[in-house]
Amino acid sequence: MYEKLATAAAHIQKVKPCSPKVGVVLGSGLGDFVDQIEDKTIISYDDIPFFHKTTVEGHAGKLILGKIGNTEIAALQGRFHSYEGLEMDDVVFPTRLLSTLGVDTLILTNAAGGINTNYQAGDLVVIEDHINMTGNNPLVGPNIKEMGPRFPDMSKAYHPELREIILKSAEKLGYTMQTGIYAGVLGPTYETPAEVRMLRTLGADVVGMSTVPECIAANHIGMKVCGISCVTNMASGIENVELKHEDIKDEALRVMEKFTSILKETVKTIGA
Ligand SMILES: O=P(O)(O)O[C@@H]1C[C@H](O)[C@@H](CO)O1
Ligand code: HPA
Repeated sequence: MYEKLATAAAHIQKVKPCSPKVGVVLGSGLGDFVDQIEDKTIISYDDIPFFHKTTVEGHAGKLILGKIGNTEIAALQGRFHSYEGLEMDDVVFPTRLLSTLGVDTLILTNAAGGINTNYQAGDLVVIEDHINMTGNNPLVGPNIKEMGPRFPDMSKAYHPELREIILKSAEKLGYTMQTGIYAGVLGPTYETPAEVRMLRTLGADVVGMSTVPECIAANHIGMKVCGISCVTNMASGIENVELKHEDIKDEALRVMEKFTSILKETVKTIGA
């Protein structure tokens, strides 16, 4: 793993010498954020050693290096999910690569279903914590101690100061955000109404099929992590509608202006 990461990072440094401090993972339909990045270098996942192809619509499969204000950033326009049939090591390889490139602060974003009935489609949620419902963990297997500890602490998996920065950025721009708990499931089926009721009972506010593995791998390797969920739909059974990925992508596009402004302000503040 270590050697693979070094090879992939060396390839990227050859294409574009860089030292990004902030990394962003853009979820389903949220990729247009990259339009905000200046001095862009775009590297297709096809050209990065050990990366897979993205197979999910709305995940372009590009690494974008550049700047937001004075902050050097690396943005992953698209991610890998376990349900695509990938091993956990492959799902979190891009996260670990960002760390290898020098990223110390990771912003995870995703499309998610709203479980909390005070939420509505179009809301943006600062992730306070997560519940891992995937039945898996990217750290299963021999621990590479140069990468991180065997038993990482997850008591502040989503960094409290970063959460504050996101909320303050939104406030400064006149937007309100929710704060909530993300339940990460395996997918690819959307949940049944009974599963959504169970997740609510467990304390989840939103549900999605990503983010949890990346958050775990990033905490393990010592990155500070924060996350934003875009409520693209109310979760199964709450409204009498069939869930479709196309509609989820469309809803993500509808909140793009708000999402983009908050994320841009957040990145600038982190880098200041
Ligand atoms: O990568 P994210 O978590 O944003 O994508 C969500 C979860 C599934 O991949 C897909 C379902 O519509 O969107
Ligand atoms: N469930 C799981 N993942 C999702 C959802 C959902 O309702 N919406 C977007 N990603």
